[in-house]
Amino acid sequence: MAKSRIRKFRESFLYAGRGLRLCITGERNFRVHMTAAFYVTAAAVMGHVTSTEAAVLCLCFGLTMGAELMNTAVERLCDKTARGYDRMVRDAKDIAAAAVFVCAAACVAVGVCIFLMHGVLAAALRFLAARLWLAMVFLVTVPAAVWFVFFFGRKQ
Ligand SMILES: Nc1ncnc2c1ncn2[C@@H]1O[C@H](COP(=O)(O)OP(=O)(O)OP(=O)(O)O)[C@@H](O)[C@H]1O
Repeated sequence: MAKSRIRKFRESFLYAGRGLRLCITGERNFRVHMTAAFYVTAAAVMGHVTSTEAAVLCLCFGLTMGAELMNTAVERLCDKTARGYDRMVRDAKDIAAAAVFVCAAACVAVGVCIFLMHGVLAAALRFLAARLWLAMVFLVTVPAAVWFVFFFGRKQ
């Protein structure tokens, strides 16, 4: 009994992992969020954000990626049920997309507060300017990031 409950608990993580993998390989917008999170995290570390700022950034990443996952789930359900053009499907998809947009806009506002108004971006740029080799490493990651966003995973 206890064993099967533990197994069920473990399985729920496996299913969630599968959903995450589906989005990483099948949804370009999700990979955009992941790439943005990578560069924002790097800038935050180099700009020495406070622990509160780091926590807010983590919330932002979770919010946008969670919204994108929900948006994808809505899209797939709609595509499964719709037979041709359907006004309700259009509305559902547009509203789900709006949810992602609202979350992303809130994250941009948070980014402006932390990186511009609190000077974290300037500190990160100073950090990089003092370590040109690291700046070069970041430049090298840009083509890899572009490939990841546009060409990784299943064809869309
Ligand atoms: N069956 C449908 N009936 C009516 N409108 C639809 C239908 N399918 C899609 N649309 C409209 O087309 C838009 C784009 O839908 P689509 O499924 O291509 O999403 P998408 O561009 O792949 O979204 P995302 O970039 O978030 O993955 C929807 O927001 C909706 O307005």
